[in-house]
Amino acid sequence: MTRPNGAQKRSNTSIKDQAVLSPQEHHEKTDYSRWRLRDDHGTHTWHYLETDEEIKAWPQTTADKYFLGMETGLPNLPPARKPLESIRNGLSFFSALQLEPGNWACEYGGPMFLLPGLVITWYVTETPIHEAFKTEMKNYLFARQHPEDGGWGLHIEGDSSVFGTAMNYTTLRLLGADPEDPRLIKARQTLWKLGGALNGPHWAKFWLSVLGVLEWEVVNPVPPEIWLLPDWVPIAPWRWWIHIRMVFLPMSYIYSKKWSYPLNDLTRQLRSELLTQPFETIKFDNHRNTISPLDNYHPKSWFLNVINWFLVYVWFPILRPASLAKKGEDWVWWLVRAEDDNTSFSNLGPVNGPLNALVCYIHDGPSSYNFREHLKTLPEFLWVKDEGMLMNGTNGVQVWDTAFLIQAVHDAGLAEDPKWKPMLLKALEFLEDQQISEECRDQQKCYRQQRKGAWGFSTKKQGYTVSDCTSEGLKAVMLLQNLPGYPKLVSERRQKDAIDVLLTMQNKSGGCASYEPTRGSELLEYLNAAEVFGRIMVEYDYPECTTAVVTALHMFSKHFPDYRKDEIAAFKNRAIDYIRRAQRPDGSWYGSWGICFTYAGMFALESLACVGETYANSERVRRACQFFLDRQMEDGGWGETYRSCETGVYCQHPQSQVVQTSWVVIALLEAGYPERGPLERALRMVVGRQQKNGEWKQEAIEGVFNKSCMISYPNYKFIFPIKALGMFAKRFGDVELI
Ligand SMILES: CC(C)=CCC[C@@H](C)[C@H]1CC[C@@]2(C)C3=C(CC[C@]12C)[C@@]1(C)CC[C@H](O)C(C)(C)[C@@H]1CC3
Repeated sequence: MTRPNGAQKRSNTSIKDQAVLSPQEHHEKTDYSRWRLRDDHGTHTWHYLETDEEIKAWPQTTADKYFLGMETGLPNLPPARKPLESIRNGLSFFSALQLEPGNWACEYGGPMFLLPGLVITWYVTETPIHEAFKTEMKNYLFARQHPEDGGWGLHIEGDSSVFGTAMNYTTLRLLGADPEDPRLIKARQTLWKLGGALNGPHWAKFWLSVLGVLEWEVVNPVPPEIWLLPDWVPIAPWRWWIHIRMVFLPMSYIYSKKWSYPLNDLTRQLRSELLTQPFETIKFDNHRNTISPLDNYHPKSWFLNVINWFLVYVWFPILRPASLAKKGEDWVWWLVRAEDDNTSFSNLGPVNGPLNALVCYIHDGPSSYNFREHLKTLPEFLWVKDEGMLMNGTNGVQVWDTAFLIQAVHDAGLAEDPKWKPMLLKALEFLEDQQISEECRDQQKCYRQQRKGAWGFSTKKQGYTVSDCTSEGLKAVMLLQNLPGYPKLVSERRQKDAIDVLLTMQNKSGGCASYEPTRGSELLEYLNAAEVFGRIMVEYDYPECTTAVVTALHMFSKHFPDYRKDEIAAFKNRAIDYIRRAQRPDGSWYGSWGICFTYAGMFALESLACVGETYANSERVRRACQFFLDRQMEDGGWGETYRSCETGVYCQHPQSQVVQTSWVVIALLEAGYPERGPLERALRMVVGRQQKNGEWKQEAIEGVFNKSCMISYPNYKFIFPIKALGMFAKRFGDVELI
């Protein structure tokens, strides 16, 4: 697996100069004992150490080794028979993964369309890539190539698609893979069978046009002038879901400029590798709407097709005044800069990060301050694991996983145990450090939600409030700070600031969305141009987010009964009503951020429990429990595949899953389900899967977004079994399970 020390040389040459490497190179691995994760106030970056002095000065930690899939040396523990023994073993392993600032981290992979955007951005801006990064990125892409057909899907478990295959093939080539490598030949064959890059979705066509491999005529329009629409217009972009508007913002600038990288030998070759007919014979505007059925999860509406037709054949060539184009571009540029400033160049996510970087490059040039700052923050999305280097779905999971771990240990009744107190104290210090303390620059002008007092999903630096991240962060803080022996690090005022933010987040329906309350009609889905995702245009109500907010308000009002009392009570009532309405006739709830019914059911039943609605007194809760009981598997576990998210119908996984089983156990315990039997059988399976050193191994992917794309939450396999076992022991005692 490793190369001799020092054999990996640093390279500062542009990736352009190394387009073709020898076939042997493809099997290279870096020396894994040289990788280190730095965590600076939650900001993660991976480093490859060059010299022996560096290695001595910066030893590899247990967490580094675990992330890299190396032997951690953590000891075998006495076998667990009872819930609390299993929790202790789990915590003894998981506590060794806590990082210096107090947070947990992990790979946050799954989506297979992120790394291509970054590598294309680096390539077209002629940014040198560290040799070790290149090697491991190639390794990851090869490791995730589907063995049967050589392609890639939208996400790691998804079937091969044009988006996945064209983008990752291109990425491998930009990173120096040889087109005659048998794995690339196989990928090409699959891509051609699927119709080649012309059958890709909008975002594939966009990136390949930036790279200069396709012509801009193949890209459906993204006019910057849409940002000039007055706010009252029902389709104005400030109403869109924030991820879509922050992606279409920089995209519109680049589209308007029709900026492309000049053709070179490699991109010329890519034209023949990615296309099924000679480039010169293609009439690109005829292919704006061609798309393989495998990519077409959400077909474009006829309405959008008409608008696109008008934009392509009338607006852009005939009507568009140059002054309006300029005004649109200028305003978009202003908004891009505001986003960069408000996130210290971290940006909202892994798609708009590279796009904003490219906008700064185009607008300000390669040596500009803005572009250079982007180059510093882009690596914060990267992660190294045993399979190689990937791009995470966010710049980390810091606040989210840390808040959940605190709650799990608390719910297991172990927060005052001297053994775990130092760990929890550090976790609390981390959350204190990560609470957002100021509003954005030009908050109104850039349509940002109130955020002072909030927590985000990853870091304070990224700076976006999320309804449930603020809630889970606040709950974790309140749980610890109200125990004897924990300092009050987050003051009363700051807890109230968090509540003030939460109180801005409710929709008219009573439910809560993710980053902002819903600002536009669901009809905006008729303008969904991305093809590969569903439900992306506006915010929706989510049982998960709503529950987090309700339970945070509930806990807060126990400690501060007078603060905004009536508003909190009204908020709670309306939210619980929404949860009740969102239940399906079969007793389940559809989950949008975890797979799928098992995830949402856990939250919804927690909501109902917090207003005293349980198995004993509610037909609704009994129906929800029955839904789960009907699906318990032979071995006592539950298992649901990601197809549930795509189809909206519960899809049975052939294997039970530790994480989903824990979710259901938590759900049934929240519901006050009276019988011990099904819970015991479930937890027996969970404890049976625990390894001798206390860890649980990775199973199927846990998370989802936009209905079609899955994403990994590797720490869930620690957090949720601990919580489920702890809640069970509290209720039924620390009984022998095995
Ligand atoms: C289509 C685009 C722009 C893709 C980039 C990926 C992002 C959209 C995804 C990656 C991680 C992601 C699923 C996330 C969320 C939203 C969408 C994200 C950011 C949120 C914050 C929504 C609310 C959820 O309850 C929860 C907090 C779990 C997630 C966390 C990750």
